[in-house]
Amino acid sequence: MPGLSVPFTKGHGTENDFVVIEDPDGRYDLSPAQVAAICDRRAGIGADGVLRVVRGRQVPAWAERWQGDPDLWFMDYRNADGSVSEMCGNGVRVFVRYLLERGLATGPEVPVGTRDGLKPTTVLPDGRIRVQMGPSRVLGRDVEVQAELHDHPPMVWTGWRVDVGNPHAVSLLAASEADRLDQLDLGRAPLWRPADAFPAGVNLEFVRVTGDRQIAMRVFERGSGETRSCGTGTCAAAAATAAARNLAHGGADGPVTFVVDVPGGSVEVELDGDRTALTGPAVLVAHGEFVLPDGTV
Ligand SMILES: N[C@@H](CCC[C@H](N)C(=O)O)C(=O)O
Repeated sequence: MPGLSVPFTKGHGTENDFVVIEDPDGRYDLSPAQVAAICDRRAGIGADGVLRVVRGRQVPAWAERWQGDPDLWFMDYRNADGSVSEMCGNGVRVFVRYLLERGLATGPEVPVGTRDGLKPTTVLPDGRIRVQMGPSRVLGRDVEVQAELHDHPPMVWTGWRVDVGNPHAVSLLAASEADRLDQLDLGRAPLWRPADAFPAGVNLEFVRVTGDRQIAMRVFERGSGETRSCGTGTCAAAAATAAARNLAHGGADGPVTFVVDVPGGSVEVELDGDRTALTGPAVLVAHGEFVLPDGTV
């Protein structure tokens, strides 16, 4: 239906930015091309991704799950190129902020359905939102990541594979290469080996240790390119850093919390055995209407 006007909201979490589209009844089955057109920073609204706000009962894969809670909202997340991902940590916080500001949910506890399962969230007294992300599974340190640098030859790191519902490869920079984080040219996609390590693609994080429980991270996201933050990426980065240091967490060891600084701000990641909690800001910055590109339902 060309020419359809669709209300939207623009928001971000540590400058990982999203176009939010409220679609309770599942009217907008956005094609990849439409999502890419919306996210285009010159010809569209511009964003790292789209968050479609749809009732859980409208999502076939959630037919079983919404029954206990007919008000459950599902986050249909898409990357800027229109591809689908299982999970978006910054997106969930923006999604919750949207639900609250529109009166579609009441806090402080707001559960959100995602392709990676139900994510409990809590709005904290200081306004930040804490998301129970589930496990950050460190799968091994067995891939190579090659990235371009400005004014330097490319570098290769051995990467940690981490599953946060979506796939990540984390490169931990040695203290002697700390400067390289700023020198990375993430305008060009990093490469990984073996080529079949991530059949569905991967998000690539580069991490410098800046304190006992503090790290700095840059990211090249699957489907979106370099972004100024990636919530699941910060969880992966914290989990890989803890694994590299043999830092036990969970059970009698208690939780370990990292501050993760990204170009767009800072978040906190708490690792506690199989649980990962991501805490950070989420803001809405604009409301408007766009004309849905051709090819809509
Ligand atoms: N920015 C997100 C992650 C979005 C999905 C990712 N690009 C993927 O394809 O898995 C975050 O905040 O987690």
